Amino acid sequence: MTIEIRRFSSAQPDYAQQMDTLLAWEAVSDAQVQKTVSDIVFDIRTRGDAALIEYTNKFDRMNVSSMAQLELNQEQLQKALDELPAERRTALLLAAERVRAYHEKQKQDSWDYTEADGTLLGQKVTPMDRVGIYVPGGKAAYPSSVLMNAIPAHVAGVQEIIMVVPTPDGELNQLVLAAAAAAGVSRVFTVGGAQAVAALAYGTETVPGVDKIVGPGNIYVATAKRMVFGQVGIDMIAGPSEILVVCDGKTDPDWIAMDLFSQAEHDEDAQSILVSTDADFLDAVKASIDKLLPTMERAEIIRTSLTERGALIHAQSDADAIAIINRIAPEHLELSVEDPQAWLPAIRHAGAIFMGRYTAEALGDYCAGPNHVLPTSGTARFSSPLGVYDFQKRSSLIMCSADGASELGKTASVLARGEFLTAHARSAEYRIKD
Ligand SMILES: NC(=O)c1ccc[n+]([C@@H]2O[C@H](COP(=O)([O-])OP(=O)(O)OC[C@H]3O[C@@H](n4cnc5c(N)ncnc54)[C@H](O)[C@@H]3O)[C@@H](O)[C@H]2O)c1
Ligand SMILES: N[C@H](CO)Cc1c[nH]c[nH+]1
Ligand SMILES: [Zn+2]
Repeated sequence: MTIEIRRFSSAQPDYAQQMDTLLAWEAVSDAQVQKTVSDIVFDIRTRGDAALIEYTNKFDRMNVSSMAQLELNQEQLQKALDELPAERRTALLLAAERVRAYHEKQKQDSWDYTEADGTLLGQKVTPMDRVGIYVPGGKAAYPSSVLMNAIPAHVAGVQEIIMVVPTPDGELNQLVLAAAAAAGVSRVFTVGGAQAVAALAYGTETVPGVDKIVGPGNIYVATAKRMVFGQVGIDMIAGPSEILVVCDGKTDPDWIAMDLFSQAEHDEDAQSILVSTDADFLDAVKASIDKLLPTMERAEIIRTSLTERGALIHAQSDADAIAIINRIAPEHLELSVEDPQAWLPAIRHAGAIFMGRYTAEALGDYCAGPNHVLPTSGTARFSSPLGVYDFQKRSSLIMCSADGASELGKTASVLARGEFLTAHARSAEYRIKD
C-alpha cells in the first residue's frame, strides 16, 4: 500500500511558496461556524441551563431533562479511580505525579525590594479563584488532557476547578473520571462544545462562571473561546496537533514513521512533517510509512492527515533545517539527531522540543512531565505551553516612604502638568516636603 505525501527540497525555486501552502491553516475562519457559535453563546447567556440541556441533547445525542443528569459527583470520580484495573491506575497515578513534580518548578512567587529611602516595590502573585478546564470528548476521550489542564491549576493554588467534558451518547469514560479524581477537580459537567464554553464564561443557574477557560478542543470550542475572551481569560486557541521531526538519517526509519503517525492519528487535519538532509533516508521513511500504515487502527485518519497536510522535506544543511524549524514554529519538535544539545541554541520557536532518538513525542503526551497543551499553527512564535503561570496573576506593589513620596512627587508633578492633568499633579505635590 503506498500513499501520496508532499515532498520537496529547500533548494527548489518555489520552496518558499511550497512552505506557505504547506503551512496555510486558519483555525477559526468559517463564517458558518462563527454564526453557529455566536447563536449558541447568546442562547446560553440568555437562557442558561435550559439552553445548555437542549444543545447537549442535540449535539451529543443525549436525552436529559435536568442539569442534575449532567453533573458527576465526587463519589463517582473516586469510584472510577478506585475501580480502575491496577495497571491503568498505576500508570495514571505515575503520570499525575510526574506532571505535578514538573509543574511545581513553574510556580512563581511574590517578590519585592526596598529602595534606599525606604520605598518598597514588588509584585504579589495570586492564584485565580475559579477556572474552567475544557477536556475534549467528541471523537476520542482524553484522560491525559484532564491531568495536563487540572494539575497546573491545582499547583497554582486555584480553589475551584470546574471541568467540562462532552459524553456523546451518554458514554462515560472511566479513565477520564479517574483522572479528574487524581487531579483534584472540584466539579465535572458532562457538556461540551461552544455551549460548555459559554456556560463557563457567563455562568448558568447550575454551572458557575469562571475567571479563565483553558484546554484544547475542536473548531466550535476554539471559536467559542475566542468569542468569550474578555469576559474571561483564555489560555490559547489550539489548532490540530502537529509534529516536526528533524532526523540526521541515523534513526530507525520505522521509529520515525510511527512518530509521524502518532500525531497524524489525532485528526485528519493534524500535521506531520519530516525534515532530513539525507534524501535516501526520506525514501526509507516513506517505505516504512507504506509498510506500517495498514497495521494501524486509525489508518484512514492517518492517511488523510499525511496526504492532505504531511510533508517530507529535503534540507540542504543543518543550518537549513534550523531555518525550517523556526519558519514552522512547530507545536512538537523532535530532534532525532546525534547531538541535540548542539542544535538547541539556534532553535527559537517550538512548543516542546524532544531531544534525541529515544525521546518519542508520545512520551510527552502522557507522562514525561511537561504539559501537552501547546501552541499550534506557528503560535509558538509568541506563546508558551500551558503552565502554572496561566493560573496565576500578578499585582504590582508600591509603598512609598515619606522621603520617597517627596522625591517621586517632583517627577510625577512635572509629567502630570505636561499632560495637563492638574489633579494628578496636585495629588503628588501635596506629598512633596517643604
Ligand atoms: N492540543 C492538545 O493538547 C490536544 C489534546 C487532545 C485533543 N486535541 C484536539 O482537540 C480536538 C477535539 O475535538 P473533538 O471533536 O474530538 O472533541 P471536542 O470536545 O472538542 O468537541 C465535541 C463537541 O463539539 C460540538 N460540535 C460537534 N459538531 C458540532 C456542530 N455541527 N455544531 C455545533 N457544535 C458541534 C459538540 O458540542 C460536541 O460536544 C481534536 O482536534 C484533537 O486533536 C488537542
Ligand atoms: N498530542 C496531543 C497534543 O497535541 C495530546 C495528546 C493527548 N493524548 C494523546 N496526545
Ligand atoms: Zn498526541
